[in-house]
Amino acid sequence: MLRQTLNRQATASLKNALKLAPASTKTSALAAVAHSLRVQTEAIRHSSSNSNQPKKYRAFHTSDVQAQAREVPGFPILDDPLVHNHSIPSFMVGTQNGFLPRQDPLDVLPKEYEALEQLLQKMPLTLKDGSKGLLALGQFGEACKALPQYDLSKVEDSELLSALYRDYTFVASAYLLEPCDILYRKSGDYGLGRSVLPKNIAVPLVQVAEKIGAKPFMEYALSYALYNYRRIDKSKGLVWGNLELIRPFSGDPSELGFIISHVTMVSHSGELVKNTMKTLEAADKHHRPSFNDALSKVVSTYEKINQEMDTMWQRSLPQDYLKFRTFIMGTKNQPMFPNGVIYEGVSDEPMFHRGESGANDSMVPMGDNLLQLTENMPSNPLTAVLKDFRTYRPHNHAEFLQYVEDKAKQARVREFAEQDSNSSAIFLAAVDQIRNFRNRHWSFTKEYIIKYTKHPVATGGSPIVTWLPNQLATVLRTMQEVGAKIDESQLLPENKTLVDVLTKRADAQARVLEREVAQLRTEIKDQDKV
Ligand code: HEM
Repeated sequence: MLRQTLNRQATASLKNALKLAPASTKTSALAAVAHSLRVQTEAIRHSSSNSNQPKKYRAFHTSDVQAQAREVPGFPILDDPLVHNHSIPSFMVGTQNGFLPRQDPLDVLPKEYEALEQLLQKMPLTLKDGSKGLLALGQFGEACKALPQYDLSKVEDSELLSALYRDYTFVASAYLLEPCDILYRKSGDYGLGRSVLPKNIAVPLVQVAEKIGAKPFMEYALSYALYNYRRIDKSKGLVWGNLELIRPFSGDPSELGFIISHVTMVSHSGELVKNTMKTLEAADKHHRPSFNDALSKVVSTYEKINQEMDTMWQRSLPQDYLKFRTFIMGTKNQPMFPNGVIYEGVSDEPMFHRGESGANDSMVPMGDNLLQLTENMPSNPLTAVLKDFRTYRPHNHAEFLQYVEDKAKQARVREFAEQDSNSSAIFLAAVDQIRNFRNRHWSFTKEYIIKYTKHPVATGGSPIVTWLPNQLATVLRTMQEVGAKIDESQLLPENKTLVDVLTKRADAQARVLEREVAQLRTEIKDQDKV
């Protein structure tokens, strides 16, 4: 019965998707839609065949489109984001939208959900007019009691589902973490969060999460960062100055700067996706000139992204970060939720979820996979956390990352680069961009967090001192390994200088990092707890 319903839903979904696609839609876009739905089918089949396993929430809502889906070479990505299509998931990887949603996020809920919209409008610590909102007054939990329990079982519009998911995750996090924020503002301690999510929040949240195939907790892409921006001037781009937040927790300008900096960085991800695909294809075909060209473009795109990241220092001030961070904490490996959270009306078993974190962005994981850094990570519990983070993202992103990982292994991207000294230099430059990102990021963590608190874990539940260096150290080690194999006599003059500068810097940074981590471990407890 369930299978039949799902079949009907999925067939309708695909038909709708194809019907709504403009006549000019490229076959790759249609193939991407079909592919995504087909993968969802497989996941549903798998989950229903394991029916003995307790299920907290279902993974997907569409089903059997096997017959309609065509085999396509590689991983189909959208060339056309199909902005008018409201049947397929909001997040699908594309060469234009990259890892951003296919259409700008829905910013105001329809009238039917007025009570939810109003609650969220009144929620932030500081409201738009400068007055105190419900969270500042410590009245948010009480105000949630008046929220009706909406039935979302009939909602199918993907844009509305995404907005509802974002909004319920905001309500849930504000509700669970309100006591921690109050205590933190008074004493610098987080204390304990609320351990039961009431059913008028829990039930619709789980309904909508199931429908979009997400975990029922705030996520980086699906809610806090990448589904939370509004263009001020619709005709202008996704650039700083033209973007505002849909849902703030604090209303502080630094919160805006923090979130929007992620969006402006990810606005370059379409180019990154395109050149990643070209690099994989060139390695597969052993076509050296195309490989060098595509990988060089990967490097220059990461350069733009890293430059954008560097503006964080001005847009979001280090001394402000902890004022709004409390609300993005998770319930997994987080002292405020030692027993997880019970979702009333859903399950008597407590749930544990990682909090919102940039670790769920897909740009760096894509680079890790393309450059085969993921497989060079040490086999330890910290790397297991990295892999766990990769499950906290839109399905299509997760599938794409898996594709890039598998394809890079199969095409032996690193080995192909290392067969030629100048390709190797470009490969080194690409790894150096990942180093640049992770190194700045480690500086952010020291300057925005560690300087102000001894709290042992980050929002995503990773140990604050040891986790980021686990990956940064791998990147530095990889650079040392790749650099050591390069035959300098074969290098073009410009590459000679490049390789020299990059390898020496990697050596020096590896030494500094080791010293820093050893020192910080003595200052902050529980750094081996994951
Ligand atoms: C003030 C700025 C930032 C701070 C303080 C910060 C802090 C952190 C922390 C503490 C983690 C550890 C994971 C966890 O949450 O448990 C993390 C992970 C991560 N964040 Fe950020 N973050 C910042 C900005 C950004 C930006 C702008 C991006 C861009 C997309 C980003 C992307 C990432 C990535 C990719 C990871 C995983 C790192 C890895 O794989 O080694 N972060 N962040």
